Amino acid sequence: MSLHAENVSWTRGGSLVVDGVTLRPAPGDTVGLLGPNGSGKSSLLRLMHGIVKPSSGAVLLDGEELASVPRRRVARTVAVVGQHAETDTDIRVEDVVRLGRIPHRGAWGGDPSADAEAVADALEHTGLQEKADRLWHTLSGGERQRAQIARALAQQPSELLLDEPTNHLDIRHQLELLSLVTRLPLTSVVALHDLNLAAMFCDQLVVLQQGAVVAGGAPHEVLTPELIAAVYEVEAEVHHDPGRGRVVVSFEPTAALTGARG
Ligand SMILES: Nc1ncnc2c1ncn2[C@@H]1O[C@H](COP(=O)(O)OP(=O)(O)OP(=O)(O)O)[C@@H](O)[C@H]1O
Repeated sequence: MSLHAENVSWTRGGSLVVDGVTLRPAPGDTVGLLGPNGSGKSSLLRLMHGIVKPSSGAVLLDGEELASVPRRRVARTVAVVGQHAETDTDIRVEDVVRLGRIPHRGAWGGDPSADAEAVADALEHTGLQEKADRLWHTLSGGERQRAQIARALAQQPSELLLDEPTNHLDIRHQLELLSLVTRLPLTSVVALHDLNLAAMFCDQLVVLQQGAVVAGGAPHEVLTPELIAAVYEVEAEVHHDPGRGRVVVSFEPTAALTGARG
């Protein structure tokens, strides 16, 4: 299975939100989508899920234009974890996770044992077994986020799109969640703000600025002080940690950012 964006652009309110982006994740890779607020990460993920249609270019699922693929097939193949894990109805965690099985139901219902197994596996992978009976409104922000990940896993997709999946999680759960995503036999595209998490867990990085790709490649190729200064307008030091085989980024608040007078 493959989910590719081919020279995709998306215009909204007269401005180019996504500008000619090509993204072809290799099967099994975790691709980090970086870029400052408003650079188009969520919009690109929405295009890749087919929630919005490109103004030009195409998103291809196994070479077929996404818009012409039946939604049920898209839903069996592509799972999404959005930024805002909210639901109005107060349902149990296990029922939230079971929603991931809907695309697998045929006209005569699903396979109850396959459904039960997928739900149990998803709860276990996300460490939510003990909370399976809890009501949604009683969950913390991080637990809700993990429940959304569990729902996506229960879907048993081959492609996973995640929009800042760690934004409500404490550091342990951030590390656990991204380790899980990278371990799964899935192709994942994950929008992230934390450059060190991106360096730690992603095989490839793509950096967006004003909707366009300004850098792409392995983390050590992409995360340079020059790129970080150009895109995020901050000073950063980038150290190569040969022991861990990755780069580590550190920041200093500069006078220009803090408003301090020299
Ligand atoms: N439906 C829409 N209508 C008009 N403008 C939009 C729409 N969706 C997104 N935009 C604009 O497109 C730009 C990119 O937004 P997007 O949410 O994709 O960025 P992002 O990189 O995910 O940002 P963040 O890091 O803050 O989540 C923003 O300026 C946003 O206001």
